[in-house]
Amino acid sequence: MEAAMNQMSLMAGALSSSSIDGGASNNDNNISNTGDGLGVGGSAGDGRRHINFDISDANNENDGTNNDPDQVRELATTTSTGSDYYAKGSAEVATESALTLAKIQHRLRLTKKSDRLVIVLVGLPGRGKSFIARKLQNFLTWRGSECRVFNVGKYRRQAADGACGADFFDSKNTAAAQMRQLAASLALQDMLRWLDNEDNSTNASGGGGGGGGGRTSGMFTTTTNSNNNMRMMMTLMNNERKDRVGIFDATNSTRERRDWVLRECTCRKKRAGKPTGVVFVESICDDVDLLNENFLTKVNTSPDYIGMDQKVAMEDLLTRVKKYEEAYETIEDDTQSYIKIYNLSSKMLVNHIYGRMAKSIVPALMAWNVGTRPVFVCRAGQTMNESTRASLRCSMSRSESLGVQGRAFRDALFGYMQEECLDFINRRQMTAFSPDLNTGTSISGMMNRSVSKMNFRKSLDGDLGCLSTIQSEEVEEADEDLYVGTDGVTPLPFPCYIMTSTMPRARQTVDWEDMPYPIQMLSNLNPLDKGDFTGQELEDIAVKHPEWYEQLVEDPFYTRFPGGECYGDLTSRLESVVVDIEQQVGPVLVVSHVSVLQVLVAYFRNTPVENCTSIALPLNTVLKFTPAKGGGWQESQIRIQTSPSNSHNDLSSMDNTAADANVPAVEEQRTPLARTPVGSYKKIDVMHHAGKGSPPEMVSPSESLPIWGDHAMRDTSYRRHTTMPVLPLGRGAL
Ligand SMILES: Nc1ncnc2c1ncn2[C@@H]1O[C@H](COP(=O)(O)OP(=O)(O)O)[C@@H](O)[C@H]1O
Ligand SMILES: O=P(O)(O)OC[C@H]1O[C@@](CO)(OP(=O)(O)O)[C@@H](O)[C@@H]1O
Repeated sequence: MEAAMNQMSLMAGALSSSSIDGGASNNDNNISNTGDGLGVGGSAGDGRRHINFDISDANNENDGTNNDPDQVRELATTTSTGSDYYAKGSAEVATESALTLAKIQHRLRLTKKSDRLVIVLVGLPGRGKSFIARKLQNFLTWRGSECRVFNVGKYRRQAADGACGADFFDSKNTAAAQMRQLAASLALQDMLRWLDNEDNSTNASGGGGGGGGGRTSGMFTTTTNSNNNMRMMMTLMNNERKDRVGIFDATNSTRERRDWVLRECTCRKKRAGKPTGVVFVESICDDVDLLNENFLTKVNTSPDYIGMDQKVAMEDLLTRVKKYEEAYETIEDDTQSYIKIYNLSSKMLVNHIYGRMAKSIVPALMAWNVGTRPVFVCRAGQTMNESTRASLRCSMSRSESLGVQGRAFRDALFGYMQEECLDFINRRQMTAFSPDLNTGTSISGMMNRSVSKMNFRKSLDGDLGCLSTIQSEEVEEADEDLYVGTDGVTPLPFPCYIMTSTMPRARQTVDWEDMPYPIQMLSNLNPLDKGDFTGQELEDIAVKHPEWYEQLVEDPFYTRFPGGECYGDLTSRLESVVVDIEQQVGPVLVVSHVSVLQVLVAYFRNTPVENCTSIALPLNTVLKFTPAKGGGWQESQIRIQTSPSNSHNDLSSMDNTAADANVPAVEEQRTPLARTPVGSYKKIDVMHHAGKGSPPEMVSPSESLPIWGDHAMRDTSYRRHTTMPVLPLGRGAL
């Protein structure tokens, strides 16, 4: 430290002496007494640029310095001497020294592409390890890996024949320690066997979390026709191609244990030809309130405490945690790849993390939170109805605007969203200020404008006077902005993070006039790019390009449209959207199109994305996903009855045909709906779905044929059957 200080003062000395004897003419400080103020010198022969200081300037007081802030600012922004370096860096071709080469080699070793990855969770009990494991499994399965969680606790309960008391977790209890090691060892063996594809069971034996990546799971197994058999084979082949990620869920709380896991996974001798990457993810939490809440959750949900009195169970868990704390060693070996997550990702430390971990998993880990905000997704409103389109004999254009039905849906959607979002905010506000801190999480949320600050204060000082005010100020201030429109002035009736594609019909579906919502228009949310086949009907493609069509039927997920995309490509571009949705702590609305929503819904349903082409998405329906405690999502579907006559729409008196004829290249008829169209919607058929896997019946396809496409007019929940036997779909399926 002292040496560094000395060095700094030496440098300062050198600098000041150079400015004092700045009169000396050298190539770095060419000082000229030109009388026209500080100016930029010309280019020196050596390529460097020089500044000419005018030492006659009064501000300089003849000491070569300049105290005029305006001049300094102007110079700083206009002179190019040295500033090119900061703007662009050196233009010289980069060179590699032996040192940088060695560093890169090290990085390469850790980036090496291996088809197998092991993520080892680390942390004391109640730190969210299993929560993180489940989120990881869902995310990685969705984005195309086979992923399975191996929870050592399950093996331990098998080995110990049931639940174990706190003493079992004492590191000095040698018999128990042996049993714990046995459980870990069995789980690890199973994980490695599964990673090496030597385990053909569909569930992780004994300890695995099962998972969306089941090898023969999904709709394809139940069908009998040859197309479907072919597709089943394609699915199996695709699964064979997939990389595998095993998640080892235990406390892994000592260095010895972690080193053992690392050795077992990477031992060159034992695992020759099976390269496996290992990354540790340690969850650290010292927020006492949060921990209390987590422990309560554990006591209420862990199989170890079933049927036990809550108080007794809590005491046992706290003693168990203490035993673990006595032996706990945080990760310190910087030669290993690891990520440390502190207090709900409020801080993260990332060490030797490259490749897909850096690209996908780190952003996802940063985004996940335990907030309870709902996510709403729906298709853009209708442009023109099918009979109109048929009579006009025109195909769908991407730039079409909303028709009468679409505008009615837009208005109805506003009413629905307002009710939902305000209801959410009201409930969260009550939780944030509830005296029972155990009922929710301590994550900051938004305040509801509809309940005034004064009422809050009153409730805090009055009935709920004993409350901790930890959140009050933070909650209010952090989210104030969410209630103000993009113009910075107009108050918004409810807070919502809105994302749409760049298609006019999607943007117009949330075009609630006079309500300047900050809307994220993202091309990532645009429909599947059908390349050369854009605008063509599936029947026509089948006739004109039978070979390509057959391939599509066989492998709907990976067959790429000529010059366009396949669903696999679409999934890649939706990864950042998923992360963006996950990181929100307030309500989110996504307005997009069938193909995109199929992929997104697969994520929320925790089903393999390859099967998403069979997900039906009816028009005028909102799919609402609410976070479940364990990290998954509960689904409900709300069909919204729209009524054009309710929509304050100046076109509402026109008949559908006339209004819907307002198609491509015609600008949308703007409708003055400034007045909140509350009540202009009616919920019908609200379907709830709590588990994972199969969706609510309403949109569950009655057969296992895929549904492709984004045809705006086609309501895919009511597919019509064509008389053409080779076609899985009717007209308009694309
Ligand atoms: N990053 C985190 N830090 C702290 N707590 C978390 C985190 N993520 C989730 N939680 C919460 O921790 C609680 C306990 O989660 P669990 O996964 O059972 O813990 P563990 O497996 O570490 O014993 C859950 O209620 C969850 O909401
Ligand atoms: O083998 P270690 O690293 O102790 O970790 C596994 C243990 O993790 C524990 C720690 O409490 O948690 P959990 O069941 O919640 O996943 C025990 O069930 C389990 O025996």
